[in-house]
Amino acid sequence: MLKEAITYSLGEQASVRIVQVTDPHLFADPNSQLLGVNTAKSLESVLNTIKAVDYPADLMLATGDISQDYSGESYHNFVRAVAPLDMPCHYLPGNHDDPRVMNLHMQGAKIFGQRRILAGNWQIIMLDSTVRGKPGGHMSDDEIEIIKSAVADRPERHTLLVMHHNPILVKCRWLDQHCMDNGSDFIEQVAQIPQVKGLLWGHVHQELDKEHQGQHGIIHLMSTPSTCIQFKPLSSYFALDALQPGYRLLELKADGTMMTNVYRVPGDKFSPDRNASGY
Ligand SMILES: Nc1ncnc2c1ncn2[C@@H]1O[C@@H]2COP(=O)(O)O[C@H]2[C@H]1O
Ligand SMILES: [Fe+2]
Repeated sequence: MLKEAITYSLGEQASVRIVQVTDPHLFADPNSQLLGVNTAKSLESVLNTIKAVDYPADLMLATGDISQDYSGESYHNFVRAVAPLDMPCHYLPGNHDDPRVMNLHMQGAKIFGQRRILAGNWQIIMLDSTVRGKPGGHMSDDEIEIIKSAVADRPERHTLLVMHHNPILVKCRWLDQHCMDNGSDFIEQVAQIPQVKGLLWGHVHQELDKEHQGQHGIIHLMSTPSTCIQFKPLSSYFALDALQPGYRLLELKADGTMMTNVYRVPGDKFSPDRNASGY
């Protein structure tokens, strides 16, 4: 049950610095657009912004919907796009990814699909919340087992759980029908594990930062803007936001606390089709 882990020897007192990018929705053809946004260009802008701020990140997390067309070439495009950052990149699947195609084509010296990352005083667990053929998600018993056995293996480490689907509702009715369908159950279960300090996901194409009072302390609940189109918060019906593509930086501290912020590309270069009614 326990899968191999990738280990970063940063020292027990070191912070773990992470860049999260999510939902790039790339195509085989780099000229393709999703609702008026060239997704290859918007990912490139996000990565250029990350490069420019020179954050001393130890690793990158790519939290699903890497592809929009299920093509092998879309994954090659992602691997090529992140290569200039020269940073290890760990990925997990979203509802728009075909895990078989993804694992076959997400290949590179610094590209990793392993489920466990050991870094500093932390363990990061990459979960699969996808349900074959459905936009919505579910956290299966197998995934919960992976969490439990990984924590039992390294009980001294603080733990960050990473996934694609949102375990809490974002109050966009059209989007909440595609949430993790057992999200509140999942949060209740992981809140019983004292090591778990944060849950991080993508899928909702908008920022969210909340705190859940667990029985062992605060658990940070975090979602992150897509590197392409943004969904309008609190909208009952499908609606896009004019906010620019973004990403998240996290600093996981040795004492189990964390600092995190969402950033966006500067300017107003990316304007999606505001009349779009879905995709
Ligand atoms: N108008 C819509 N109503 C409901 N769901 C939609 C609509 N448009 C797109 N979707 C789905 O909702 C998903 C939310 O984000 P995804 O990028 O996973 O992909 C989206 C589509 O699968
Ligand atoms: Fe998604």
